[in-house]
Amino acid sequence: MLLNILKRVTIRNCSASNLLICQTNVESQSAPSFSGAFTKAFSQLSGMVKQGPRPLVICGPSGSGKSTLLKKLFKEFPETFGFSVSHTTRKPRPGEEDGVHYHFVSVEEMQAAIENGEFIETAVFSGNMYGTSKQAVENVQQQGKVCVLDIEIEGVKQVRNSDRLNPLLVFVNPPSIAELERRLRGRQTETEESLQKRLNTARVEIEYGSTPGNFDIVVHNSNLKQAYAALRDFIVRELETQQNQGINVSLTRVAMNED
Ligand SMILES: Nc1ncnc2c1ncn2[C@@H]1O[C@H](COP(=O)(O)OP(=O)(O)OP(=O)(O)O)[C@@H](O)[C@H]1O
Ligand SMILES: Nc1nc2c(ncn2[C@@H]2O[C@H](COP(=O)(O)O)[C@@H](O)[C@H]2O)c(=O)[nH]1
Repeated sequence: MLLNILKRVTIRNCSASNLLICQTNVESQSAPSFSGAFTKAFSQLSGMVKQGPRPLVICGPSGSGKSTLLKKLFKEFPETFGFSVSHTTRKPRPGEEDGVHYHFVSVEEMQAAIENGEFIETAVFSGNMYGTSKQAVENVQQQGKVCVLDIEIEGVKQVRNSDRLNPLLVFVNPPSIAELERRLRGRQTETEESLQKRLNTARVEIEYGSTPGNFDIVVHNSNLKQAYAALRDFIVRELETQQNQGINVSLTRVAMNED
C-alpha cells in the first residue's frame, strides 16, 4: 500500500528551495513485508532528492558592472548558470525584452503579485519597484543550474539569511563615484534625474558592500579583465567545493576570446 501511495511522488522544494524537483515512479509490486517495503521505498526516494547548487546573488551600485560581468560568466559557462528574471515597474530600455531581462509590469500588477505572496524579496530602487519571484528562482533550479540574482542591497538584506536560498553573496565595487557617473552617462540609459538618484544610492550601497561580513567576496571592478577573473575564480572554487559535497553542477567551459 505504501508503495502505491508513493507511486507518483513529487518532492517540491522541501525546506530549502535548492532541492531539485524530482519525480519518481515506484513500481507497485507485492511487498515482502511492510518494514522492508518502507525501507526500500524510502531509500529510493531519498536517493532521488538531489540538492541543487547554491544560488549566486550579485549586488553593486547601478553602473558598477554587474551585467557586464554576468554576461562574460554566462558566455564562458553556458550550461552552469540561469538568470532569475525579476519583475520591475520601470520601463524597458532599448534592447530589453519582456520575460528575458525583466518581467515588465505595472505598479498595480506588481502590488497584486506582492499581496499574492509571489515574491522572495522586493524593493523600491530609483523610484521603481523590483522583485524576485519564487517562480523565477524555481524556473532555474528545476534545470539544476546555479540561479543568479542581480539585486540591490535591500533585496540582499531580505535573502541573505534565508534558509530557503542560502545564497553566495558577491558585491561589485566601482573604483569611485566619479567613475560610476562616467560609466552610467556612457551607457546612455538614464535621465538626469534617474542618474542622480542612482549615484546618491550608490554611496550607501558602497558603504554596506564594503562592510566586512556583508558579502562573501567584494570584486573591485576597475579593470574589467581582472575583475572578471576574480569573480570567476571565486565561483569556480565555490562550485568545485559543492561538487565535492555531492552536488551535481556542470562546470563546462567555453574558450573565451580576450574581449
Ligand atoms: N571595468 C570597467 N571599465 C569600464 N567600463 C565598464 C567596466 N565595467 C563595466 N563598464 C561599463 O559600465 C557601464 C555599466 O555597466 P553595467 O551595465 O554592467 O552595470 P550594472 O552594474 O549592471 O548596472 P545596473 O545595476 O544599472 O544594471 C556599461 O556601459 C559597461 O560597459
Ligand atoms: N531587490 C531587487 N533589486 C533588483 C531586482 N532586479 C534588479 N534589481 C536591482 O535594481 C537596480 C537597478 O536595475 P536596473 O536594471 O534598473 O538598472 C540594480 O541594482 C539591480 O541589481 C530585484 O528583483 N530585486
